[in-house]
Amino acid sequence: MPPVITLESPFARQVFHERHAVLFNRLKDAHPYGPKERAALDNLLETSQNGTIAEPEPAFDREQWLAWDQRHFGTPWPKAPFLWAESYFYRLLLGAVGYFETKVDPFGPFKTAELHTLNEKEDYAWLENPLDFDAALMASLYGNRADLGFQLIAGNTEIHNQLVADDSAKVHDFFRRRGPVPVTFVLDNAGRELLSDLIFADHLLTNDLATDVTLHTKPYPYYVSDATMTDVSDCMRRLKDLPGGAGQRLHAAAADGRLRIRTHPFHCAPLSFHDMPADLANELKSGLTIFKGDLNYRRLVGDCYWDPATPFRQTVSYLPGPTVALRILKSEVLVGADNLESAERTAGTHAMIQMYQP
Ligand SMILES: O=P(O)(O)OC[C@H]1O[C@](O)(CO)[C@@H](O)[C@@H]1O
Repeated sequence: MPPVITLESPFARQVFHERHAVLFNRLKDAHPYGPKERAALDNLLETSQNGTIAEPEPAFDREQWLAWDQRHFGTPWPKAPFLWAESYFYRLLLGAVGYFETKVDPFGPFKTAELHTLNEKEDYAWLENPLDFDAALMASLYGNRADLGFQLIAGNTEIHNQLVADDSAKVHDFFRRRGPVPVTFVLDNAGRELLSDLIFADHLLTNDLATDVTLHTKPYPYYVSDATMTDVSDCMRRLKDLPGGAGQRLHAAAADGRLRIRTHPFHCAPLSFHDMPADLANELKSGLTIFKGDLNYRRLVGDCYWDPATPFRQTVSYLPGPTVALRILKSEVLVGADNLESAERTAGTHAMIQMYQP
């Protein structure tokens, strides 16, 4: 593996020093946190910028995190791998606000606001006519722009995303030749992104390209807007308000077992999918698995300074079955594409569709 991206990278440093500070102010505005939670958040912000990585507090997942340690506990935060550190940061954030006792999603108000500010008639008029395969695939890809964590810095600026790798024809061809097959989505963000993933899932089911669809969520709130099971329920309800009938069809698919929702503790692990346990790998080996978003991409190929010319298949050949990555670039890792400057890799202005078939 090439050198791992660490918190010494200027981009990762900006995430820890600027984005996290903005996020914590929003959390404090959105919730009636008392002195204990506020002090814990302040302490986490300060320590994660300059301090030493401490073991997690006694909690249901302490043993799990000790197993995922990889000898980072007791070392300085600024030297830690970006992926490991950012994942542990979000786990500590949940502890700081008492999530494991209250089960109140700290990011819930942002997710709810997003779902309720979208306008079903204006924003989703494109659903009034049936979608073709490419439109449904692209909706799922570009849904990844709608990431609340990313918007903390990028704002809501209109961005034109340029495809730097485009295996969409291969994906379409796979379905034409092999469909209908079981399809698994390893989801990324709730809200608009999840709505467009559900629209793609509905397209696959109604056009006999998928026998069934399984949605893998995060087991708990993570990376600001990552989808949990609760978010899937909320989005499924919201989808029923949108034109086109996907919400009603997916509800029926859930009722007859063609749409399933699953989670796995490893979806919150600070490690790449190279280390995924056998039971999860087993779930991803039949049909086609679609990994959504930037974080899943970092975990898929390894959060390293790859030579961008490295073929995608070389980085994911450990995977048990056909796989597609749909990603808006929001971090530095890049394979299977022409080189891009660091700023271009992190601005959310470029996108990729990559496919691997063993
Ligand atoms: O929601 P996505 O597409 O996974 O993007 C999350 C990305 O945002 C960041 O947290 C900050 O850019 C990245 O580290 C992470 O990969």
